[in-house]
Amino acid sequence: MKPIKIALTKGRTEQQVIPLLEASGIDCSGLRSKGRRLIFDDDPRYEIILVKGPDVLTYLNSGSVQIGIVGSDVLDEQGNRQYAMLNLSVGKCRFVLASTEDFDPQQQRRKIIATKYPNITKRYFQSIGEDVEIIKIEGSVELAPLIGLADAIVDIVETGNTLKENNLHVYAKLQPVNTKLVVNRLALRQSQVPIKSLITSLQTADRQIKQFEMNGEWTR
Ligand SMILES: Nc1ncnc2c1ncn2[C@@H]1O[C@H](COP(=O)(O)OP(=O)(O)OP(=O)(O)O)[C@@H](O)[C@H]1O
Ligand SMILES: O=P(O)(O)OC[C@H]1O[C@H](OP(=O)(O)OP(=O)(O)O)[C@H](O)[C@@H]1O
Repeated sequence: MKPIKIALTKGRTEQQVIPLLEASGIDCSGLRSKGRRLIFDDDPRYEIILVKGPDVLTYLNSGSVQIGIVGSDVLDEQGNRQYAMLNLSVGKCRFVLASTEDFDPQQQRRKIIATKYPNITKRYFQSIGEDVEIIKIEGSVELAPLIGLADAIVDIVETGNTLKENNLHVYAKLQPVNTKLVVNRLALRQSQVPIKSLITSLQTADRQIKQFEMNGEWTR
């Protein structure tokens, strides 16, 4: 049988998902010592490719991979056309509106908001009936209100350390973020048994890891 192809978001998601894949019985030895390699087939049932988050859906939509593992931030930003089959308990964080202490959320002047996520930002401000100017930047978003590029930012917060260390404050909490497993619809029809079996074992591993984090012990 041909291996199931999985596009895994490299970076944080990859690091958080490897223990889950391993707990599901998938050999990740190559991923653990990957160097500059991008394709991993240590487990003959799967071919795992490492891609940037926004590219996961490009591979998935084209049918070149059957499964994607990606943050809900990326799916929400791009407009998810796939079924999100499984919510994983990793990659948990939240979108917030943040700025400096002197920011006035009621200011009369049209606000300038910097973000890596213009669509999510646009939808948020539309939902509260406010028209803002959005500037898309690629990273170190916290700099924007400090350097005078924007009045505020919409960005992801996990521990809050980045905001704290840059003297920024949260003015509104937006939607939560977590890692999701998404499946190409056609692939699900064509390879239902192996895909469902992968989902079931990942779901079990995810529950066990969550339980372990909550109780400090494994439940089997
Ligand atoms: N601070 C964070 N804590 C937890 N999860 C995060 C955090 N920042 C991002 N994420 C999640 O991890 C995914 C990958 O983030 P990562 O920072 O590795 O890549 P990125 O945002 O594309 O940055 P880069 O351009 O540096 O690769 C994001 O899509 C999001 O779902
Ligand atoms: O609340 P914290 O735990 O501090 O995490 C939040 C930070 O993590 C992400 O940035 P990332 O590390 O991906 O860097 P980037 O600026 O290149 O996007 C996010 O954009 C915040 O800057």
